[in-house]
Amino acid sequence: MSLSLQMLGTGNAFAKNYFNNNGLLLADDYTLLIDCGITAPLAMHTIGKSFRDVNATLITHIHADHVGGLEELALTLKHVYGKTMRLHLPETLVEPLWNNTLKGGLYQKDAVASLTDIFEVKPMKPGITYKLAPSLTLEIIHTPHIPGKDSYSLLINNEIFYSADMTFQPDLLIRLVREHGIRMILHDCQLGGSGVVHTTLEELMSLPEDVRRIIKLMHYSDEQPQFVGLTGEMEFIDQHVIYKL
Ligand SMILES: Nc1ccn([C@@H]2O[C@@H]3COP(=O)(O)O[C@H]3[C@H]2O)c(=O)n1
Ligand SMILES: [Zn+2]
Ligand SMILES: [Zn+2]
Repeated sequence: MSLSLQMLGTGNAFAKNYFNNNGLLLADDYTLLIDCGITAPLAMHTIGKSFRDVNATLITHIHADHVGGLEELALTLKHVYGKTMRLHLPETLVEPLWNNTLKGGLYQKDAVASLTDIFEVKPMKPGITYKLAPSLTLEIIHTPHIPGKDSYSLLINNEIFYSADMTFQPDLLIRLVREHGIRMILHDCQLGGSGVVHTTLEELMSLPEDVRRIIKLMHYSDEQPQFVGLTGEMEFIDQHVIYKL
């Protein structure tokens, strides 16, 4: 079994030197796109891949750096390739993703009136393990981000935690490592300021050493080069590099 991750981008919502924090999870010959932000179509083009190469897409929450590329993805697949993308997403996001984000661009009278008319929708509930492919299972965990906006982190194969955008949750992280045996944490990382809607580097640095040791940092600002070497045991992941997980 082979599991790898290639981030399309590792930048935060306002980064200009990095694409949006979206990733390709490669489980043997199966490819899952984790989030599809505004920059995802260009990032895919940059690494020489097409949305046709993706078996399914998963959405963590509704911010443009995570869903802004879905209109282009859906329209390209439908009108250029005659295909439909399988879309895994928390059930609470199905209605707002259509009504608040995608309807404006994708609605077509008598043809496309809901998310299910343009995607193969697979709603998910927290606490249930979903088998997406022979060597890939996924569970969603509701994690805090913006008040009133649902956001969900991921448990991959019951051994890797992939954070959505989230505020600092030390108890969850410590429990995942010490009780659940998680062996890797991919975490969003705000390099400066206070962690109002994201987790800051300073907060992650305050975690115990056994937790820090397995953390990889993503979703960072353009200031990232100034912080290389200043993150303790935690390493930044770079966009487009394929990491064996
Ligand atoms: N209350 C909020 C809401 C949003 N934001 C910024 O907007 C960005 C949206 O994408 P993100 O990646 O979640 O990061 C958010 C904050 O930078 C913020 O800083 N404070
Ligand atoms: Zn984001
Ligand atoms: Zn967000």
